[in-house]
Amino acid sequence: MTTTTALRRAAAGVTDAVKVYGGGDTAVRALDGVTVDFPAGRFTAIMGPSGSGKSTLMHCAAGLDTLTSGTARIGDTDLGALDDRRLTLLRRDRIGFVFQAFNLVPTLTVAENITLPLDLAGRRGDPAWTDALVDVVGLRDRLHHRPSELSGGQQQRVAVARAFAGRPDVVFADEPTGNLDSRSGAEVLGLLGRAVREMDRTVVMVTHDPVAAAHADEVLFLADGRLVDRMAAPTADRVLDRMKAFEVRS
Ligand SMILES: Nc1ncnc2c1ncn2[C@@H]1O[C@H](COP(=O)(O)OP(=O)(O)OP(=O)(O)O)[C@@H](O)[C@H]1O
Repeated sequence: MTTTTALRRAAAGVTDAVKVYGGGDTAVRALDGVTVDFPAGRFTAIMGPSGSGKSTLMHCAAGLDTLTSGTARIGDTDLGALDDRRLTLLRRDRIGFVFQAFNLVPTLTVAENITLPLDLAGRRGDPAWTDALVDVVGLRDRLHHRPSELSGGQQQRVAVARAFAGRPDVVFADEPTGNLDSRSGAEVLGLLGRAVREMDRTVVMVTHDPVAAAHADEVLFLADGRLVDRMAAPTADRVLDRMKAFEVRS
């Protein structure tokens, strides 16, 4: 599995990534020289103790925040070389996002929420693809409902369909199951996994939850802003054991 991963094109990645918040005595080195590729067609989870830099890594890799030094790439595009406008367009056209809060537009229907990124971009998209997504996330009979008429799990499934609607290079998910009960969470994680394995998508997910991380192909472990370990074919038990080792150390 390591060999196939190594041969895969990187959908995104960072090299020598350093992120310092603030300055002087209060400066925080949230990323301290991280180099990592997120292979295309793979599901990667990022784990680590609280404050280890997971969200910072995701935000910098996704162009939501800028590195202090080092480079962040989506495909072959160096994010540091883009002005604000191009960065906004890149985020819109080449990246999908799923957040802990579902972030749906309450006045729009499920169908309209799913195609919103395409509509904002003035793209028609691929109707067959969007149609297939609706079935994958199991929302065919809810297309004309508003988010307030859906359960949390259903709302997050809409957010997942929206994230993949434009066939982005990579979908970044930040604690996507944080607001869900374990059953709805498992459904959403199952969908992310299916999108990767059956639809050749790429997912990078930040999570605290070993059960969630076990849905990934590989787990990266951060500590103190550094990449300290990685685990292929993870199971929840192995991830939990690895996380316990951090607690013992600190
Ligand atoms: N905007 C900011 N200003 C100052 N410090 C920040 C800022 N954002 C994050 N930090 C600091 O950077 C470090 C890494 O934060 P980050 O949120 O990336 O960690 P995390 O691993 O995602 O944490 P958690 O699991 O608690 O969400 C922490 O020490 C945090 O306090």
